[in-house]
Formats: sequence, structure tokens, C-alpha cells
Amino acid sequence: MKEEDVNRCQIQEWYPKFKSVSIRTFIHELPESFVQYLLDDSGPFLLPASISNEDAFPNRIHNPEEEEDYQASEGSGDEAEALSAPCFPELELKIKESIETLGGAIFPKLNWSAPKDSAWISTSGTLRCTTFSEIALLLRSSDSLIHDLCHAYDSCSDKTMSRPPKFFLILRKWYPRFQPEMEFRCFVKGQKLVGISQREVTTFYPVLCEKKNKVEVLIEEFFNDNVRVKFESDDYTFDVYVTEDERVKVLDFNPWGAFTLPLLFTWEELEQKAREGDDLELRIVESRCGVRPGLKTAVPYDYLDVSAGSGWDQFLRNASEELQQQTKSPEAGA
Ligand SMILES: Nc1ncnc2c1ncn2[C@@H]1O[C@H](COP(=O)(O)OP(=O)(O)OP(=O)(O)O)[C@@H](O)[C@H]1O
Repeated sequence: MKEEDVNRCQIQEWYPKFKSVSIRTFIHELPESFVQYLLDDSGPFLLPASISNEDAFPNRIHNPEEEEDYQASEGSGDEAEALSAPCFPELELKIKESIETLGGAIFPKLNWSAPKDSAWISTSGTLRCTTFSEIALLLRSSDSLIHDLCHAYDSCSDKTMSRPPKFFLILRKWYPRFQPEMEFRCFVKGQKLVGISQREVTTFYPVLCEKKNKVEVLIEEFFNDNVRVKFESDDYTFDVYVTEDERVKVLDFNPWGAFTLPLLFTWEELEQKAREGDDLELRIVESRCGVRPGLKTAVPYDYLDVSAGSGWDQFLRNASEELQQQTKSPEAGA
């Protein structure tokens, strides 16, 4: 894979060409100070100070233990300064306007990825955002975005960069009735569509068994009419959504191989299909027995890391020590 293939999959690169067959999206260049804010994991977690009083979030996550430290150091020079919330008024204003134009709620992404692993932290448990603070919280809490920020070019044979020169915040109109069964990943090798996979592989959707042939025809037509000659790489994947009235919308482009999940295929199978000139195949989960486990971590690494010395391990040790102390104390037996 070449750097140019990875670059073409950035939304700000492909969206202008595919606007009429995609979902409504606004793109904002991020100031470097905001990128540094996303990367900075030293010190406490501060949300940006908001220009809006309506914002639902306070400027920092409330943690009573940290709050004591904060009060103790308040006014004591450097430390107090280090704890003051960053502020991005121009960016916030532009985002506020875009959210209003997009109907009041958006789905956020960076150049390539969405902060999928942060959904658990939001009040709705989804990536739906209505304010700049909500967006900042999801972006700052995400481990998936570290890929975009630091590792996007790691699989390139001609790697010269560790990150793109500019980052963009992508705001997409929020679709509350997104039906996961109607999302598909399409695999293109040598400019030929070789495979299509159900995108959400953890569930069996009986309705897909009936719709399978129709969906395959719709996507193949869409690829031939709208994607093949317009997307300049030879090998890539793209994700589509098929609407109830049988229109196809392109959601995303990803490089062939590397970090991109092959879902119900393996990369070897797809390579072989391309080599042998096999007919296009659309794969779906055919029965309840065929479901695949979640292929992604949907929570940050700290949540999953249970090894000795991890945050979780420490939490368990503290909890068990506390429990032991409680059982030793006279009140416990009363
Ligand atoms: N505008 C939207 N409104 C509501 N839900 C959405 C919207 N866009 C995407 N989603 C949901 O969020 C999921 C992840 O979105 P998306 O594919 O853009 O993220 P991603 O980080 O590029 O994922 P990947 O790296 O696996 O391609 C989608 O599969 C879809 O279910």
C-alpha cells in the first residue's frame, strides 16, 4: 500500500467528488492547537472552555479526589495555569453553525475514523453530538483516533510521514434510523468489485436473506456508475448504505488490507477471488450460528486491560483491600 492510497481515503479528499451520492457532511480544518489538545494525555482531563452557556458539560470531568488537588493548588502559579481549560472559540463557533445547519445533531469523525470506542462515555451511549463540548469529549476519550493521529501511514511501503500535515473535523448529519443490516463493505481489487460483506457481522438479519440478490445488483450498478472511474486507487474498500427506497449512499473509503477489516471474508480469500477472476459474491450471516464475535474493541484499551499493574488490576486490589478493612472494623460485625 502506498501513502497516496491512504491519503485518498481521507474524507476531505473523497467527499467533494462523491457529495451527491453520500450523506450531508461539513468539513472543518482543525487548528494545530486542537490537535495537540487531542494528543495531550498529561495532567487531568479538561474539556475546552465553552463560549456557549447552554453547553451541557462542565469544563472538566468531575472527580472529587482530583477536585481536592485542584483546590489545593488553585492560585499557586504554574500548577493553576496548567489546569486552566483550553479554549477554541473560532472553531467552536464554526462547529455550532454547522450543527445547526445539519439539523441539530451530528456524527463526528477525523480524516479517516470515528471515535467509535468512546460512545459508552456519552449520555446517549452513541456518537450523536449536539455541542462542541460533546464532540471534544468523544474525540479526547477515543483510542481509535490515535490511529488517525499517529499511525495512519504505518502500513505504507513508501512511508515518509507519521501523520498528515492537516487534520479535519468531519461533521455528518445524524441519522437516528440508521439500520445496521443495510450497511455493506465492498472490496475492490484492480478496479474490479470482487466481494461485498454485511458490515455488522455480529447479528443474523433474516430480512437480508430475501434482499441479498437485489442488494448485490444495486451495489454493483452503483459501483460501475459512480465509483469505478471516480476513485483513483486500484485496490481499496468502500462502505455503502442502502436506503429503504433502494438508493445507495457511499459512507466511507478505506485502504485494501492492513487496518481495514475484511469482515465475512479473509484477505487471502479476496486476493484469490481477484486472481482467479471469480464472480462477485455478496456474503451475509446466513443463520444464527454464523454470527461473528465483535471484531473491534468498542471500549478504550484501559477498560480491557486486566493485566497485573493495569488500572483495572489496581482497582480490584484497592477494592479488595477496602473490603478487608471493612470486615476487620468493629462496625462491620455489628
Ligand atoms: N451519520 C450517521 N448517523 C448515525 N450513525 C452513523 C452515521 N454515520 C455512521 N454511523 C454509524 O457508525 C458506524 C461507524 O461509522 P464509520 O464507518 O463512519 O466509522 P469508521 O471509524 O470509519 O469505521 P471503520 O474504520 O470501521 O470504517 C457506522 O457503521 C454506522 O452504523
